[in-house]
Amino acid sequence: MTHTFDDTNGAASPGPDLSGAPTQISIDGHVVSVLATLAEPALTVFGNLFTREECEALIASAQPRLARSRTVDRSGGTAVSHESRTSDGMFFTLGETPLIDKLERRIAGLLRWPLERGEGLQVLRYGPGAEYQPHYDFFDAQDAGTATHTAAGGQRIGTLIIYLQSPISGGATTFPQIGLDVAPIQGNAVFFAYPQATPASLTLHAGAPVTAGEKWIATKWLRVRRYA
Ligand SMILES: O=C(O)CCC(=O)C(=O)O
Ligand SMILES: [Fe+2]
Repeated sequence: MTHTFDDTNGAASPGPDLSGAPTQISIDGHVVSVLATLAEPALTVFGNLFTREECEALIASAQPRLARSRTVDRSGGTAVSHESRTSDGMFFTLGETPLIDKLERRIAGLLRWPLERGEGLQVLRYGPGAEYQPHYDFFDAQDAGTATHTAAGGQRIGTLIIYLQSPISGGATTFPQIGLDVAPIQGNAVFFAYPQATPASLTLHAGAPVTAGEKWIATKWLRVRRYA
């Protein structure tokens, strides 16, 4: 698959090729299931995006680097701790290890979006009671910090959340505007796009509180332009 690395904000938006309603999509020999799709917002639930071994290896390499997650401070653009987000997390750099590189190439192929237009993979752990309250992933044009956050790469345009470990209960990714709950099952993933960075994108979402066990996810945020 070839990608163009132009620096323009074209009409194109990331997403899987769903033409022909495939039940499976093969990326470099790895077979991903298509479990559910939605048109508005453009949303897909995948099965087996990462294998169990890949999930476990990611968790093991992220674990020593976890710190309390922060949210973007709306006024200054700095990252701050906030009670709305009670996970622990860390970022890998793009292509940091051969495994990360392989997974990023798989994601780029699946979502047809150059990996240079993605942020580094973020890994989050939610223990019992931890959650991520409803939010949009794009930066709000009204916020003073947005210029800083979009200086490299422009706006966020899509989010891929991969479940690395299933909690025992709770921890769904919920979409309150559309009444959808995605179960956090290891190896599965949910992707959604928001070509317009407004609430009309219907992409408000949350990580519901984990009620038992630990939920681990990896998040890949896609940008309009080259980010790295
Ligand atoms: O934990 C979840 O299911 C949601 C995570 C999320 O919203 C994010 O990483 O942006
Ligand atoms: Fe989010």
